[in-house]
Amino acid sequence: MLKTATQSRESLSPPLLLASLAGVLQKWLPEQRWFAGKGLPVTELAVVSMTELHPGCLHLLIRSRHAGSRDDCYQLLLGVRRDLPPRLHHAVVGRPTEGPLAGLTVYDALHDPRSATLLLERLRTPGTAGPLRFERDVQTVVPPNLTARVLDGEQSNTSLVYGDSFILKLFRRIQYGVNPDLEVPWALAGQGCARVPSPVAWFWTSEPRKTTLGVLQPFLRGATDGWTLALKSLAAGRDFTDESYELGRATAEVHLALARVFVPDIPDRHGGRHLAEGMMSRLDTTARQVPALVPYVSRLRAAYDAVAAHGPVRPPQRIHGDLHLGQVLRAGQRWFVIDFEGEPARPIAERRRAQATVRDVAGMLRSFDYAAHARRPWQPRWARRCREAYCAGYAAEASWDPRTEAGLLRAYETDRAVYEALYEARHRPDWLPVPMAAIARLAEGR
Ligand SMILES: Nc1ncnc2c1ncn2[C@@H]1O[C@H](COP(=O)(O)OP(=O)(O)O)[C@@H](O)[C@H]1O
Ligand SMILES: O=P(O)(O)O[C@H]1O[C@H](CO)[C@@H](O[C@H]2O[C@H](CO)[C@@H](O)[C@H](O)[C@H]2O)[C@H](O)[C@H]1O
Repeated sequence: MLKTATQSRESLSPPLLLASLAGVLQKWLPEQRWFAGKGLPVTELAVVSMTELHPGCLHLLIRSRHAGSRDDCYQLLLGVRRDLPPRLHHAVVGRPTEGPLAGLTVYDALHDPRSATLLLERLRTPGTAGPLRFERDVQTVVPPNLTARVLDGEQSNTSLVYGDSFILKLFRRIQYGVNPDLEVPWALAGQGCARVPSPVAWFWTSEPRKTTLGVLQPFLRGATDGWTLALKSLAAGRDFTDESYELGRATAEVHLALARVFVPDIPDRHGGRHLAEGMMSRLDTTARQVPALVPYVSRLRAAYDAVAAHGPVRPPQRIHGDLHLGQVLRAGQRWFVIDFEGEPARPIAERRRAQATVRDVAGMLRSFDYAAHARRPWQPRWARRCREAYCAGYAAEASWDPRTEAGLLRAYETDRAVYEALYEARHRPDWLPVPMAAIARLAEGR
């Protein structure tokens, strides 16, 4: 245990801890799915906060600097043991050779059922641990001792499922502030919006300022995400238009509820110009980081010129911000919308801003295109049919059709594809050809 290993808990100061951990984290962090600097070596590490959650289990916020001077903050729950049982071997972070942890094994404690259970206990019992604050919705009963498992699969964060009843998402790359993935579902729950699972407990840190770290919500048992369903439909040569239509309706329903909870902005006369400037600057910045974009930049800009000239028609409001097929779950015949975090690469303040609802629509349209390009042979016709059905479903619920804002929709689709190119370059370089196929199509004005 940490205490015995280091003689006294007081002796484990951040510099001493780093003396042990820097080497192992420099190797381990870049291998993680949620690490945002793929291909860039970690050049510097600093401890932002360190809390012993229970003996042998440290909660850490670590600032990591990559070559090229990107700074990111990551949340880690690290266990330290002398001997690790074989069932935890897959969770090894490393074996420090220096400092107070030399000779011990450091592992990702989220994979340790004991640490996961103790974390749930913290969430069940509001209170503090150092700078960490645990809170919950008093209306919901969370039973003790639920068996925990780490969710496997593609994720930007790490989620633990407790007894198939609750799911806890721990944000990995931390941006300071209140995370919209707590704020929005909580507000929607207050509105009685049944499309979104509502938070039952959450925790945050007060250091260096109030920042959401994790959210517990009901687990939709037996639900399948839209991405899996879409790929199945494609593999079986099956139509996906009924599901797409219903998904359009669900999206519109969430947008209408969001407009009731968060008062929409008054449209700004210069909104179109500001929007286009933002998109152009994102394109330029991204092209510097993803060289494959460079040949398309001048042609893509044409999509943004149209927005600058006409601007958004409808008042901007709070939206989902990163809507795609992986963010929707189908349980029975019903769609649910999850993960209101927004695009993780954007600053939190920007993600919480009112925006055009068309942006979410564009995200989902891109996702149908993604699914159709996930495997060879590509199936653009399948995507076109889903896209039409989705917009028709949206129009049926919202009483306006996103296709009537074709210029704005196209600009947002382009902006989304640019974002995706950056996301894939950073996190899943093998996937880069998928957004690049859309970039090539959009640059040709198709
Ligand atoms: N309430 C829920 N019920 C069932 N499964 C869920 C729930 N919330 C999330 N999931 C599962 O967890 C996965 C990741 O969740 P998500 O919030 O998108 O995390 P991330 O932001 O890390 O990608 C989803 O694709 C889904 O399979
Ligand atoms: O992890 P999040 O769900 O918050 O979102 C990020 O990761 C997504 C990939 O897991 C990424 O989505 C892209 O790939 C999806 C298929 O895996 C596809 O459905 C989306 O349309 C496409 O954008 C998303 O962009 C990123 O923010």
